[in-house]
Amino acid sequence: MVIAYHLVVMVIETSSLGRQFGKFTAVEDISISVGKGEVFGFLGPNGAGKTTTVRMLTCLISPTSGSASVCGFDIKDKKSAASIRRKTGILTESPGFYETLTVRKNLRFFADLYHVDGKKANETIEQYLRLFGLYDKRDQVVGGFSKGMRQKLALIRCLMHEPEVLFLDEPTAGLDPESARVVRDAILSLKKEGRTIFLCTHNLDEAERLCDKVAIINRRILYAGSPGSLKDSVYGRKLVVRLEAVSPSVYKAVSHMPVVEAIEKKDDRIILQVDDPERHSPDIVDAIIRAGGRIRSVGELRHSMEDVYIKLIGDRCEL
Ligand SMILES: Nc1ncnc2c1ncn2[C@@H]1O[C@H](COP(=O)(O)OP(=O)(O)OP(=O)(O)O)[C@@H](O)[C@H]1O
Repeated sequence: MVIAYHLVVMVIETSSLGRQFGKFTAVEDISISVGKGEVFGFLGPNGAGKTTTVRMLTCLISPTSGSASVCGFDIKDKKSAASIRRKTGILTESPGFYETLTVRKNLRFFADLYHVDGKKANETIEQYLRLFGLYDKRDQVVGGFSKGMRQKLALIRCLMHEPEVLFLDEPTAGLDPESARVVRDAILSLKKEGRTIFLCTHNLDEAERLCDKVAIINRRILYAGSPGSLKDSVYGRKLVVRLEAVSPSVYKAVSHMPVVEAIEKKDDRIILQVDDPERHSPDIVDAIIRAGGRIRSVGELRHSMEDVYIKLIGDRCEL
């Protein structure tokens, strides 16, 4: 017998990471792990501690508690900082450019800062200008660029030294839908190249579309896991059965079933909480028919990421 093991190499690992500013605790007890090639969504309201966490992971500030490693380097070890910077690229919220220089000259300037060899720099610049749809603008000065074009340029800038890990802070904020899509597609292309992406975002739809895993933070981690299991863990899974009419006998028949954890009646629908809808729905349908119910449709109740996020953040604020 051949047993196949799928080993995921962890690129970012943190254990009870925290940061105080004086007496103020910005983040505490952050324990997460991000595998190679994953897109990891870091979600949280304003002031939740996302940027503080990214700044610790990129060695811009040191933690006041806990530990973390990036690409195998300990962020607290002063000798690691240069290696971590070489292996990571960071897109900040307000990247600056030389307004009177062309796209190519700006990018060459940043490539030089990373000591990227001239020929390699030109190849990388061309590759990413094409990927982001900016190749035709390569000899234009940045001064006249729109916000969307600047954001794409900023992403290219942090790719100049071909980092293994990218920390992206709100990469699509303020972009029109078309530009946001180009940036999102580019993020997926970078993932396909095997790069690991740590994505801070407020855009829940974006997180759901792009991320393999998400963590919701509000000073502490409120949830970490896949976007799909996040919804299940907050709301449980729910089956919606629409009938011609919900009679007392149908209601009674399903409410007595051991697999039904909770039941709710809304007009011509019954909403049932069950741990495994795929497995239990045939028995539930049988029970309804035996009780004389006439079914119009059966489906699973879907919550949006936004519902889940608001509920999680709201519940924790009330504590
Ligand atoms: N250097 C600092 N000194 C004091 N407090 C700070 C410092 N940096 C951040 N903070 C505080 O730490 C908390 C977390 O800030 P942080 O910037 O990490 O949040 P964020 O989740 O990135 O927010 P946003 O989504 O608005 O960018 C905030 O209350 C902020 O005011």
